[in-house]
Amino acid sequence: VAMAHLAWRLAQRWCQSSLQVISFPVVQLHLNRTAMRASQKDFENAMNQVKLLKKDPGNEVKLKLYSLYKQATEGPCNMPKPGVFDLINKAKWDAWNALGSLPKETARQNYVDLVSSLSSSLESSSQVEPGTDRKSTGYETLMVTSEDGITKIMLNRPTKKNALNVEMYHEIMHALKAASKDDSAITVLTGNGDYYSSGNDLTNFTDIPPGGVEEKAKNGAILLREFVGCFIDFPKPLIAVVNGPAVGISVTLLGLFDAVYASDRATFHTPFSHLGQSPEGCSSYTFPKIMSPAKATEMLVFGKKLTAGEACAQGLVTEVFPDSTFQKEVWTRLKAFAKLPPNAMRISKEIIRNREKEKLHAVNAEECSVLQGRWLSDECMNAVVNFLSRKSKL
Ligand SMILES: CCCC/C=C/CC(=O)SCCNC(=O)CCNC(=O)[C@H](O)C(C)(C)COP(=O)(O)OP(=O)(O)OC[C@H]1O[C@@H](n2cnc3c(N)ncnc32)[C@H](O)[C@@H]1OP(=O)(O)O
Repeated sequence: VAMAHLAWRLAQRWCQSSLQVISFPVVQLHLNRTAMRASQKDFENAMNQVKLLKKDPGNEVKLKLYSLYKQATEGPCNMPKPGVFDLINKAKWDAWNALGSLPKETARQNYVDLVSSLSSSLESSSQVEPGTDRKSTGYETLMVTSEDGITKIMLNRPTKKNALNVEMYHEIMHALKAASKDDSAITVLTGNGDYYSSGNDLTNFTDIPPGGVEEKAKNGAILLREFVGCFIDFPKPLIAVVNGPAVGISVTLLGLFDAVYASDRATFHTPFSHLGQSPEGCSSYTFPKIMSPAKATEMLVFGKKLTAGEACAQGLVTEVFPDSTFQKEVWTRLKAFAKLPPNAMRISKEIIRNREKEKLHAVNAEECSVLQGRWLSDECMNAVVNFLSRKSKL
């Protein structure tokens, strides 16, 4: 028995050491290959992986990724140097230019390595809210699902408090157009994370096109008019599920929803004067009608922040729920609404909305035109610079 045991242990040790000898060079060979050259496929995979990162890796890393991407795809920096006041483009130019004549292949490899290190250190967005099939949405800034007769459009930039960047404006318009044609009975807008939305992404102001700030303001007004127009024209019952604080345009738009349900954690803030701006989302018309001109002035002109209870008392919010039971209670109610005959709901909404539609479009056009001017004002520019420098974005 002892001899057999010894033979067995020797055989085990031989196997282990042989495996080490055999496997080591194989792994080493593999590592050498990948360390030498990342394929175009690896590069594309890395680019896709970047889009899935849920946590923002920070400006420094983003600049590094940008510069390596440009170097890998275009070679050494070939852009004219941006002006000193074009801060964002200047930072990008500096980062790219600093790579000098680094070969494209090396830049590609460095990009792949950097993304790989980020993916392992940062949580990836494959861990999205349970029950959501991300692949089926195809959106970068939203999660859109459709079940139980409800299309849910969820703002999905929780690390930025669901601030609306330009891409998100476009994606919301796209999602609303799709929802207006799908077979759901009602559509819901809500936010992922602790905020409903912090309003317009103030970094939208930093990406200045070649035509300068005037062109930027003009494009902003065109985008805003089209965006708000989608809410005015939306044909089905549109419900806001306000899961947390709401700021700016995410508040003003509520006047165009058919019902607004809020958690008691939600607040409603339109700090337009503080930002040197003026009301949008048709709020200059809807708010005085909903809550009286004086109450609307307190919010839209003096920037008074309302609690959910106050917003409900003033008619902006339909009903408030305790945060602990908010999701359960609201979705139970919405599922019941969604079982009602969809055509009847659509026609009833049409009757209510049609009387106001022309007026709302006119108000929208006027608000956008006034805002276009405001965006060029010193008051607005100073407020945006203050926010961005507080957050070290400049
Ligand atoms: C083209 C159409 C234009 C339509 C115009 C609409 C007008 C408006 O909507 S005006 C309202 C604009 N919004 C604001 O003024 C809100 C600005 N944000 C804040 O005051 C605060 O961030 C907050 C009170 C919402 C939250 O403060 P808190 O201390 O809890 O969190 P932060 O650390 O500040 O935020 C986390 C993260 O998110 C970024 N962020 C939040 N809101 C915005 C925003 N509106 N624009 C850009 N970025 C935003 C913030 O910078 C932080 O990012 P980092 O982690 O990278 O620092």
